Amino acid sequence: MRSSTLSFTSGPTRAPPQVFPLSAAGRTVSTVIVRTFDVVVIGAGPVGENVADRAVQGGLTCAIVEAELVGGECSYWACMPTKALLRPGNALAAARRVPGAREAVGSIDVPAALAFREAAAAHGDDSGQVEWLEGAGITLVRGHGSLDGERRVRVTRADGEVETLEARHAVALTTGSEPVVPPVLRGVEVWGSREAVRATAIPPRLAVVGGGVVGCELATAYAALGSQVTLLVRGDRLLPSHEPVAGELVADALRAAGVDVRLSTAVTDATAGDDGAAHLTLDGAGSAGAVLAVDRVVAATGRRPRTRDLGLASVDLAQDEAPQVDDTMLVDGTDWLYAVGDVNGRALLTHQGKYQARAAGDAIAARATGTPLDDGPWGRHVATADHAVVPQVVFTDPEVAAVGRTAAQAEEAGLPVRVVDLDLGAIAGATVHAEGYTGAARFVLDAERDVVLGATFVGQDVAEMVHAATVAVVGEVPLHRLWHVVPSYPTLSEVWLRMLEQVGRESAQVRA
Ligand SMILES: Cc1cc2nc3c(=O)[nH]c(=O)nc-3n(C[C@H](O)[C@H](O)[C@H](O)COP(=O)(O)OP(=O)(O)OC[C@H]3O[C@@H](n4cnc5c(N)ncnc54)[C@H](O)[C@@H]3O)c2cc1C
Ligand SMILES: NC(=O)c1ccc[n+]([C@@H]2O[C@H](COP(=O)([O-])OP(=O)(O)OC[C@H]3O[C@@H](n4cnc5c(N)ncnc54)[C@H](O)[C@@H]3O)[C@@H](O)[C@H]2O)c1
Repeated sequence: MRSSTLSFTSGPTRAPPQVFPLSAAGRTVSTVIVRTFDVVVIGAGPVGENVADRAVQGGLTCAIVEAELVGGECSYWACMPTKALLRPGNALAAARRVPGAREAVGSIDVPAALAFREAAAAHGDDSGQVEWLEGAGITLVRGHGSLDGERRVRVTRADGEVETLEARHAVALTTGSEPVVPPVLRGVEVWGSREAVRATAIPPRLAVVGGGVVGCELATAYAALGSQVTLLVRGDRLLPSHEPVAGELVADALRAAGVDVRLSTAVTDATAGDDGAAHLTLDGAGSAGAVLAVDRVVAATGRRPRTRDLGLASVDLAQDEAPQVDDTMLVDGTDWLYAVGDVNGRALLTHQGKYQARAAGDAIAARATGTPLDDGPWGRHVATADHAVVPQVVFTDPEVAAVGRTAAQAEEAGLPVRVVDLDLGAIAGATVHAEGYTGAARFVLDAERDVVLGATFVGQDVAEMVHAATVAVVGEVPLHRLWHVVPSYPTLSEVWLRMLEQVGRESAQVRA
């Protein structure tokens, strides 16, 4: 096989060059195309799409390389399908908490629920997102991308054809993350998040290993869909990165829903039984040496950056680590390489990755056009909120909606902390929202500056409450001004008023 090189430079019209398969002596040979763009983005998940869009809006040409589906993990195997998988069970449970509605509802319809999940994942069809890319003026290049030295990206297409893309200004890595499967589980067939989220049948007995967000959401969903779920958690609580009350209330609810939640329990061995079941040997509270037989095991044990086969060594970067970046997402030691979204490990959330993407795409355009950067804290070209104001909703039942620092994180940062804990179930709005509403709120306040550092809400339908809290934390709205932010009656948001009443009106700013 011989290869030839054709060189193109994408002009202002952004017309894609033609690809010419060459033949020699009647044989088709591989063709190496070189095209040049201002920016090349590797990975067309939500983050890559946004980097590309901002770069194009900043007047640059941009190619985006995608090995699988445009839209990424979030659209087809993560955020959207999981939320759809959870929604029927959560909606049904909510209806059952309201007299009058309770009597009207039946049980879950699994085929309909799975069909709803498939629709949320667009049935694995990315044509809608491809159309969006085209409309946004972004050139899609299908294939596996890897760095091939400075500002060069080698794309290997499914048919083996290789193309080189050159970037005049920047390359952005937006390749996301992948699940980590602990070696101890290798003896059995394991579902990662992809398989669990897009399953076509509900296993009668399911073990979920890991008590983080993925583990708690999948345990909630599968319990509602009819599995006998055992949640195996190495640590002593669920959702360890959140306030303790979040894990406590979610564990209570999972147990009430029939999930066997085993805290401080490790899997020490996993073997495939003759009966087709997976046999997990457990070590921990009350189950040392016990063997659990299940039909399926889910590894919900964290994620690592998707950096393998990305050619990082060609630019002297470590292969298996998240590239270190500054607040514009520029990789340390370079002036052309960016790492944005899950791949940089800063905050593994779609909304936060897209926020980083807006900053990075605008920074790439500014640097390319010689526009001064606005890169001080909270400037246009930086992702300042990543450091201490990341919002997240865990779509369990009860939901967990949290933003900013937990009390422990604030204390660790040396801040003067005042904590206000409240019973969300005692708010008037909660009493009519659901019979026996169970929930909690925690506000973490800066006792000297009288601002909110963090807030956590746990309860049914608290998801939308996180945004008001995010505004308060990012805006550093003083408590004396929050007294004028009047929550509507009777809503769950009245918990803000209860917090203010507990703190009292005599805040430092009022006195000053
Ligand atoms: C089960 C689950 C549920 C989740 N739910 C939520 C949620 O509700 N809310 C939330 O905010 N976050 C959620 N997340 C996290 C969210 O999915 C990620 O934060 C988000 O997808 C990250 O976006 P990204 O663009 O960085 O990466 P991805 O979405 O992973 O996209 C990366 C893209 O790059 C492509 N790619 C990778 N390597 C290459 C290569 N070498 N060449 C070409 N293309 C490549 C991939 O095919 C993919 O399309 C969830 C995660 C999981 C696992
Ligand atoms: N609703 C949402 O926003 C949402 C939903 C799902 C995922 N996500 C994001 O995806 C990311 C990944 O989630 P995740 O739950 O996989 O990771 P995670 O890091 O949140 O939780 C993984 C858990 O598994 C445990 N664990 C690790 N190795 C283990 C082992 N060998 N045995 C037993 N337990 C082990 C860890 O102690 C940890 O508690 C998170 O950062 C999360 O933000 C977000």
